[in-house]
Parts: sequence; C-alpha cells; structure tokens
Amino acid sequence: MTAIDVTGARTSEAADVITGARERIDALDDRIIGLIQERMAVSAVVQEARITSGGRRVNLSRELEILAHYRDALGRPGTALAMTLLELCRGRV
Ligand SMILES: C=C(O[C@@H]1C=C(C(=O)O)C=C[C@H]1O)C(=O)O
Repeated sequence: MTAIDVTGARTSEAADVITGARERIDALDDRIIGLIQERMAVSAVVQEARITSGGRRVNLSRELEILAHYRDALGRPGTALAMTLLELCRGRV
C-alpha cells in the first residue's frame, strides 16, 4: 500500500502532512497513556491510605470536583473523559 492509500489523502503532499501528523499523534498518545498510568498509581496511594485508615475507597465530593474541572476545560465530553479516568483509577462503583 502507498502512503496515499494508508492516509486516505488524494495527493502525495497531503499524504506527507498526514503521515507526519500521525507520528506526532502516536507520540502524544504514548505520553497520555503514561500519564494515565501515573495517575492510576497516585490515585491508588490515596485510596489505600484512606481505606487503611478506616475510610472508604470512593470520595464523591472530590470526584465531583474532578468532573467539573474536566467539564470546564473540555465541555461535555470532558465529563465523559473524567468518568472514564475515575473508573480506571478506582474501578467501577
Ligand atoms: C484519589 C482519591 O480517591 C478516589 C479516586 C479519585 C481519583 O482517582 O481522582 C477521586 C476520588 C476518590 O473517589 C481521592 O480522594 O483523591
């Protein structure tokens, strides 16, 4: 397959732009995944400390703050993203 086929572009110039941009996207996705894994590890520290102290895993008021933060930054899809992040970090409630 040629670069044009793979990218869906109709010219080799557009195919070059898309190929370069996709490399940047792949690198960004790797960093985002790494940050999510780091967030999961830090969240686990908080949850473990709270559970060990006799508290509950989940803290609803804190989660509402996080949902609002993502919604304010990214709009409605930000809320969905934050819910997915919270599920990754503390499991399903
Ligand atoms: C990490 C915490 O514990 C849980 C996980 C959260 C998170 O991953 O952001 C937020 C609230 C809690 O349900 C916390 O209370 O800060």
